[in-house]
Amino acid sequence: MYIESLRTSAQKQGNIVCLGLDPLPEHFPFEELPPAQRVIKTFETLFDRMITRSLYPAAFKPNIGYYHRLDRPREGNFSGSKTLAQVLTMIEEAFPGVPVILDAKRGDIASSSANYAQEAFACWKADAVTVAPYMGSDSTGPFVSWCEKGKGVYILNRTSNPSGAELQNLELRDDAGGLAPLYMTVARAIAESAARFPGCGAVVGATNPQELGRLSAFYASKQVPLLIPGVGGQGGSAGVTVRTLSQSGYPIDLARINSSSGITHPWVKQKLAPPPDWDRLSTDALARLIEEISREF
Ligand SMILES: O=c1ccn([C@@H]2O[C@H](COP(=O)(O)O)[C@@H](O)[C@H]2O)c(=O)[nH]1
Repeated sequence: MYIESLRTSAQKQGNIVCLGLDPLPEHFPFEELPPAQRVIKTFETLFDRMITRSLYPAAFKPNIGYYHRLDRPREGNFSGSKTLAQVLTMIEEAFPGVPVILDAKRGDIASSSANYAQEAFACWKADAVTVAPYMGSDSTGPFVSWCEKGKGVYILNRTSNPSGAELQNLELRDDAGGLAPLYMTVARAIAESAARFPGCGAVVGATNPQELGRLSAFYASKQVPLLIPGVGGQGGSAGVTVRTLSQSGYPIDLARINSSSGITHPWVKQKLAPPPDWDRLSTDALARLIEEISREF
């Protein structure tokens, strides 16, 4: 079951880091290679260095858009899709048993959602996928039912982006006549799905620690996996995130704290080209994140 694979991998690796793999080949080393090969060579080298330095994250999260944008299907070029396939195989071989979350943020009418679920689980063989909640339960249902087959589904709950509050924090009247933000209504729906389908989880950003605290307290006794993006590049703090989870009594081993660009290409934020020791920079950033999280773990 997905929940078990989260527990096992957290225990084995001793951390709850999720390494995001969102390639920007134009900012990657190996510039003599075509973009797709540059991605493969960069991640191959990174994985090698990670193993040499015993840096083992407890999940990986490729975002599908970064790969598909390298395809030129009308020209018969599927190099982005092939790259994603190869990266998934590389993870499986180098880090066996570590869950892979495909960040695809799907969600449609039921019959179309069923096809998108096939895309994530049957085509890409991902362990988990991200899904948007706003078309309702018949839209998330075809994904969530895959939890019975051992897959995981993370439903967007309170996202990390600056505009996330525009809709997600709209106040609704609750059953008791008080006001509560929409993300709490979504949280209740996620908890209901998780009670029937263990492996159904929530995406909650690290950029709003108070809201993360409220949600992790709500989920604390409900066995709802949390995927927490927004540390590093977006300004969230890994240390604050782990402390927030601990203080709310949330079972830490079910959480995954994601960092993508802050690990795989930290030089881009400073508008720099990849330096000659890019692999040391990347693995240092990963080592710091693992350290920061393990200290509080
Ligand atoms: O609320 C959300 C949901 C998903 N994401 C995704 O996570 C990574 C974050 O990348 P960084 O480079 O670490 O900022 C990216 O794939 C987003 O699409 C998110 O950031 N926030």
